[in-house]
Amino acid sequence: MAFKASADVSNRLTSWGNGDPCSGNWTGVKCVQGRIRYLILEGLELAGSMQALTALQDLRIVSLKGNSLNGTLPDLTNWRYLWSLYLHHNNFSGELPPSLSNLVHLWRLNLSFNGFSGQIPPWINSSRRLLTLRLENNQFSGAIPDLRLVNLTEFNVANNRLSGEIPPSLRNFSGTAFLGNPFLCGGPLAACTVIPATPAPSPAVENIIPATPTSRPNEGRRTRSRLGTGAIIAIVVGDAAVLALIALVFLFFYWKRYQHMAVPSPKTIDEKTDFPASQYSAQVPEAERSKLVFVDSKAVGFDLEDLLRASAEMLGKGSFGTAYKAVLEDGTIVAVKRLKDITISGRKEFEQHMELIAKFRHPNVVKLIAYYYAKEEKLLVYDFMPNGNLYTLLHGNRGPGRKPLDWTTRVKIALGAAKGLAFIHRQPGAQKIPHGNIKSSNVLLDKDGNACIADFGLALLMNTAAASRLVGYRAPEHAESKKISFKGDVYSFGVLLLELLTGKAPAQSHTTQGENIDLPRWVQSVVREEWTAEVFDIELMKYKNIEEEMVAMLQVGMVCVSQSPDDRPKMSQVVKMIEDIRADQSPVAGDSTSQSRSGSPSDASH
Ligand SMILES: Nc1ncnc2c1ncn2[C@@H]1O[C@H](COP(=O)(O)OP(=O)(O)OP(=O)(O)O)[C@@H](O)[C@H]1O
Repeated sequence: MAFKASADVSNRLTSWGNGDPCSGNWTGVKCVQGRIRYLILEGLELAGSMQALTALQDLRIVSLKGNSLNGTLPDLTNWRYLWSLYLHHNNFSGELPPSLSNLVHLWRLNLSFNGFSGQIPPWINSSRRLLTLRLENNQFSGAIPDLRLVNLTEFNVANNRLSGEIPPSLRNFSGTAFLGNPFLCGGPLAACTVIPATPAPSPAVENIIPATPTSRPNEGRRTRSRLGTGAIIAIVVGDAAVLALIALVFLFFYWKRYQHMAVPSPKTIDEKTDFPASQYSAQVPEAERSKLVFVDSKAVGFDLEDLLRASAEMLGKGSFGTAYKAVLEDGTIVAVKRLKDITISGRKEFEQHMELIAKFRHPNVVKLIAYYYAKEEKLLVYDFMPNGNLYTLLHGNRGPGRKPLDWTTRVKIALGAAKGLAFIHRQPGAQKIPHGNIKSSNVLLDKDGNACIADFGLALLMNTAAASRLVGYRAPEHAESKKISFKGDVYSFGVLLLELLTGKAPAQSHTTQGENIDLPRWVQSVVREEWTAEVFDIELMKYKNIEEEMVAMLQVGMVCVSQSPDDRPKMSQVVKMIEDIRADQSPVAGDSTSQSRSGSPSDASH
């Protein structure tokens, strides 16, 4: 009420004062458990000081943007739990108060378009979670400190009075982040030139000047030369014609042969579970049958015949063909993927590709054990993941009798999947391959409930029709193509995080189940309009004290689905962010433990 009395010059806060601020009736005030958490007072013509607001001690998000508040920033020590502070487009002035360094949980700080002055303080580094730091259009002067903020993805200090060399930690940001500071140099701007010392107030800074005043935004980005589209089409059409001819000849040959030798597998489970055994043994010439190539030397305990004799169960049909669970006679269980419609047709190319994929060994990546190549049949043999996939865990059987996926398990899955993908992205040089097909049905759980990334390396074999099935996870820049990229993977991973948090499945043209929504857009709209926990999966509401972690995870998901690829973090940063959310990974009140997921039912209590 003190703030209203001093700042509400245009009478926009008339709802304030009627009973309890947490009643839901006070403009811009949202509470959690009876404490004011969110204060969203944007564009309300508020003026004067914000001092009175600093008495509130449980704030998480404060947005006062687009007002006429002025004066220096008050002591913000009480806002130590704050996640986001938006004060842009006001009339604040003066230096940043040291109390800002207490905001160690801060994710986003936007002070742009004010009249702040003085140096950008180096203690901004104490807000080490910062994703956003917007200081543009102020009057900051002096050198930019060496900011060591590993998560920083949105940064702007344009149009200030900054000078000196851009520190190495910030040189990856584009030139537009630094424009309008005539004495700033290095990194994406013009190179610095050291001139002889003059009696300037701060020689270390003043003596370094830009060689030329022009900036070179985005320098350093390279485009790779590729085959022209025409050439690719010509190659594909030519190959397809030859293949079609060969296929016709073989089809005729095998059809005749099939009539004489249908070899039923003694243990094939039923008609629906047509694991390669029957068709496959009929199609593959004797000479080729033994050529199961093992890429995992430890697994060489069976051969193609064993696989054909295995009892089999269809797991599902995906973009690349059908997956089966195969139980060999010695009890070994493997997953077999029978590929169809793939773009690689040559044996050599296929083998090289598989050998490359096989090198990617990590506890959070599903292990390729072996592959089989014949003209008419391509099989991939993987470690079998007994605890299903994330899609089914999240969306399967939402009705009565469903075992809820508790928060600790969700965090564990998010972290495991992030680590697997970060490993894939970390590979050096020629081995660098994006995943290209990150989605919840490709996150599988091993016997200990660890998340493993499946289908790595297969996106490169995918034809355009298959690619179009990934629509809900596809980054906007790849919406119309089957192109894949590392930043595209980060976007898909962000959608997966939003899926984990909301319990909603993103749009997928091949599924008729559930709602077909653009998940990032939906989350954006709810979060913008409500600033509340309404976005989260109803199943998560029963767990106590996890709201902060959920919001922190939401922030990670949101930054991953940034429209611009440059604003998305690297997967290694995403791993770090998720680790920061829950350092100890211990169960929270009401959680079932991760072990009990595969055993006893959840003991989640309300
Ligand atoms: N290694 C594995 N262990 C256990 N189950 C698996 C394994 N690989 C795939 N599956 C299961 O088989 C089913 C089909 O998987 P598949 O990867 O072929 O299709 P998808 O994931 O639905 O789509 P896409 O092919 O586009 O990735 C899924 O239910 C998946 O969980």
